[in-house]
Amino acid sequence: MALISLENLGTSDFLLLLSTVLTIYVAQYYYKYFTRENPLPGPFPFPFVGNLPQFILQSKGDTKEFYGYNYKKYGDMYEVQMGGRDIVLSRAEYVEKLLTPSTKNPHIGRFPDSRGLDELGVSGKGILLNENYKSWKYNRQFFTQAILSPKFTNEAIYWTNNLFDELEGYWNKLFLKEEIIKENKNKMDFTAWFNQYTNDMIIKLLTGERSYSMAAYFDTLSDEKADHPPAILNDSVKLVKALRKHLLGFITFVFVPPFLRHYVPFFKDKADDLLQNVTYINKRLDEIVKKRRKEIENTPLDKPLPNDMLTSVITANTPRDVNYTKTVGGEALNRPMTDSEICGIIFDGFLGGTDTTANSISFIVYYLAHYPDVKRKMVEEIDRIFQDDKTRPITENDFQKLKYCEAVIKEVSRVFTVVPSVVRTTSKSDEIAGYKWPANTMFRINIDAIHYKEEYWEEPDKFNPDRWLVEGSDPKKLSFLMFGGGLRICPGRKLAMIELICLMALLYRKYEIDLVDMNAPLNVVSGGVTACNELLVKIKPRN
Ligand code: HEM
Repeated sequence: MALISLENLGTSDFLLLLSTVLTIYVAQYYYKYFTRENPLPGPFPFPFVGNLPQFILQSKGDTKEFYGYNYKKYGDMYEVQMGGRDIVLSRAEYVEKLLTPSTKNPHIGRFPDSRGLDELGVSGKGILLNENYKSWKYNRQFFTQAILSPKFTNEAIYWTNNLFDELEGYWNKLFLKEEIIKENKNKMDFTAWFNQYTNDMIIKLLTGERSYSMAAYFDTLSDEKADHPPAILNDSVKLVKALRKHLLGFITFVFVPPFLRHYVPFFKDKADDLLQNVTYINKRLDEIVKKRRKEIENTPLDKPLPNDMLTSVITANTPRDVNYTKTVGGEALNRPMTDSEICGIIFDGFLGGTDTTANSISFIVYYLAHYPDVKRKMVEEIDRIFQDDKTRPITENDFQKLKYCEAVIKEVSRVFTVVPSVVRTTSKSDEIAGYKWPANTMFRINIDAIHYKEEYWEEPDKFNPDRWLVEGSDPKKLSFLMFGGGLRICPGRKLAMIELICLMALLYRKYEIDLVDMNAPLNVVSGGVTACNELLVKIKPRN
């Protein structure tokens, strides 16, 4: 009956019905908004799209800009509507409960609604977006154990050196010949090179497989081609592009409502493309895992195995693992990982470990160029350690001694952090920042703002690496969040520091690096990470 009467509706009846439905929806939307629990200041939201209009029109779709602008306007605690209610906290004291590094902390989830991530096939897998506590804990222990082992540290230092040699080979051909320098053509996009470098690095360290994105990038710039078959280069480029697409796009499955993803062409095409993309990545990873399993099975027990993460996690809790009984706590966790679990953590290692490191080194180079005194001090430290030797590989001992380099990294990360905010969702009702919140409330920890608070930092606007070297002046608890905090703190932080410190020494002991345009601001775009679009530098050997 109801269907028959709907069919008989004329245009004006239909419009009337539609406007009634819309009016009811809008009335209900604003009723809910004005009667919400703990109303906080924030930009005025619109039905269906929340604060998306302000995000796109005012802040040009840039998260650093958006949350920074609203912080200046609304202060330490405000709310925005981005796919749901998003409570933004900009004080260390406010985030203490969310970042307690205790297994008793119940608020370790990131997003309140994981249906989109289920659809994308990534929820309950890996580490980064895993909302299932038991599975996250299991995966994270294997990841941490592999990445923190001494043999992994050696491997990381070895490959930082080795891939830098390869990089220099390309630079020698493209930028460092005498005539090129004389003609002032020794200019390059530093960020582009280090995006390729960190890709090749992380793929090697995590899987043991070589990837050739630096070589492929060299081929795009040079008539002379790199010494690798095109099929191998294409394979590398395809995987790296797919990972990047996933990193930039997964958020579509968090913030874009299912209706738009399923039925509205623009969003549907994007969602379908991302689904195909994730299927491709999983298939490639599965091939890599299965191949390594076979290789391990065919290696006699008394023969050593490679030191990459994949080998460690395949053998963990198996008779090949010397620490068998000590490895993972708790009976349910004391079993080897399945192929699908392994793919999940390797996938997240790729995502977490490439852009973050590549952007950090770009920001470091930018700040060093703008602060010549800091650069001089850093170069003095490097020269003290390496004397005149500009080619010997960097060792772990050197890495431990480069304290000023470490201070520079921390200071750059304080003033221009790569991850501008992290999120947590409450799993049960709790008091946070002085208010009682229901379960499933999402909080955004505004790292950008916390890193500039006068109460935590002396002269916060001053770029001053020395602040990190004053004895007994550790930053106030939770005021420095370069790697996030609490149970979900970045598990790749040691690797990140190894890579960054070694790269600074490798670069500055041998080369002079200047910005092409000293007046240009950092060219960045901010989503989940603040990424450098381009950093043009001039490079030449030091006198
Ligand atoms: C300078 C480099 C890096 C920076 C600034 C960085 C920063 C971060 C931040 C802020 C988080 C979120 C932590 C939180 O929610 O509290 C994170 C998580 C993560 N990072 Fe990193 N990271 C870097 C390098 C790496 C590397 C090299 C790897 C891996 C090889 C890695 C793997 C991960 C993973 C797997 C997570 C998810 C942890 C979880 O959800 O439990 N990161 N990182």
